[in-house]
Amino acid sequence: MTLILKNIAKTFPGGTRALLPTSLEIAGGEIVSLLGPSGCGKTTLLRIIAGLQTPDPGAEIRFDGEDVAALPVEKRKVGMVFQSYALFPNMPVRGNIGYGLKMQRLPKAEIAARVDEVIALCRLEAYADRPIGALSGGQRQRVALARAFAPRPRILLLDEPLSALDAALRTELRGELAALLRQFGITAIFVTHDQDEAMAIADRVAVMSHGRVAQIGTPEALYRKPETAFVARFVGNAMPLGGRIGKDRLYLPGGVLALAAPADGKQAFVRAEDVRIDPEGPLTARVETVTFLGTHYRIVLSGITKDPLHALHSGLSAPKTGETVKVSIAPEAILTLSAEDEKAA
Ligand SMILES: Nc1ncnc2c1ncn2[C@@H]1O[C@H](COP(=O)(O)OP(=O)(O)OP(=O)(O)O)[C@@H](O)[C@H]1O
Repeated sequence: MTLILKNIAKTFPGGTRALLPTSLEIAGGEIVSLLGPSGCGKTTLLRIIAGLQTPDPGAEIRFDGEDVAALPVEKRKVGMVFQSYALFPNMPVRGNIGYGLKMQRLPKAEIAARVDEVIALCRLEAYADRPIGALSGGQRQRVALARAFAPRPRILLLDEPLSALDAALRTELRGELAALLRQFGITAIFVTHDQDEAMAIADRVAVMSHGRVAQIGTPEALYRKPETAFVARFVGNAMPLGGRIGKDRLYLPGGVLALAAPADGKQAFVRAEDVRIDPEGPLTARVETVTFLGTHYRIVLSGITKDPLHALHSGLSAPKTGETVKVSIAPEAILTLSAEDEKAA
């Protein structure tokens, strides 16, 4: 199902503008993540798509061309998965999955057939007759997905679907969630504040800030070509370099860097993986701390710019705390972004 959103805004009584006029188009079968810090309006947008929240007048919400803005939640045929899952703990898996179908008064044989189908799809055969209370967090997540998918919704909406799980399990289940959604072949939107989760699961990520979509794009595009300082910081933790930009040079306390293109009046940012310890480098820094992380070292450097700069270093050995080192940053690794962006975001 294709989703078209036009001019979706929400002002709550009392005047909180949770969402500024927002437009988005999502292709059939596409998985889109709404990513942003707490309070940026992600959940409000998701709830408006579901029909759980009324947008300000003038909004257009189209499911495959059909305007559903005036339809109540039960008529929109959306499947929903919440962070708490809201499963019935004493009811077996099968009963939980079939619950919505029973409410729709589908014939018993059809309910059984559909429940069996999603149980197989979600690899829950071995647990079908167990009560929810006897399942692991990951198994519960699969039941919640199966239950949302069983009524054959037009779109799946997921609000922080992994946040009830501990950190290790969350990471493990990202891949599983991504694979299941693709296997369903369904259009899906999920809300998260975790950039790794958004990047790992979504085809495209909409980065939100203060009630607006700051940028939408593939994970690679957001990472490599952030359009605003906010996106650069939020996706991949870009660090501000400060200093003074003069045409195609960046003048820092620790030395001068070449820029790939003229960037007068802009701000420069860099990511830790692009800061290199390099005997030929034009910058001079002092090593403040070195942390060994297995695949690489995280080195905190002072003297290059006002704030300490982090470098990820993947050599067999690393410089020592207190040493003076030379550092380079490739011109194309320096992100130059409009200074106003950050204020706007
Ligand atoms: N029912 C409501 N009445 C008044 N203000 C609300 C209501 N619901 C949300 N808000 C406000 O709207 C803004 C956006 O909230 P929303 O829940 O969409 O953010 P979010 O990005 O999902 O945040 P979180 O990750 O913390 O859930 C916040 O400032 C919030 O306080």
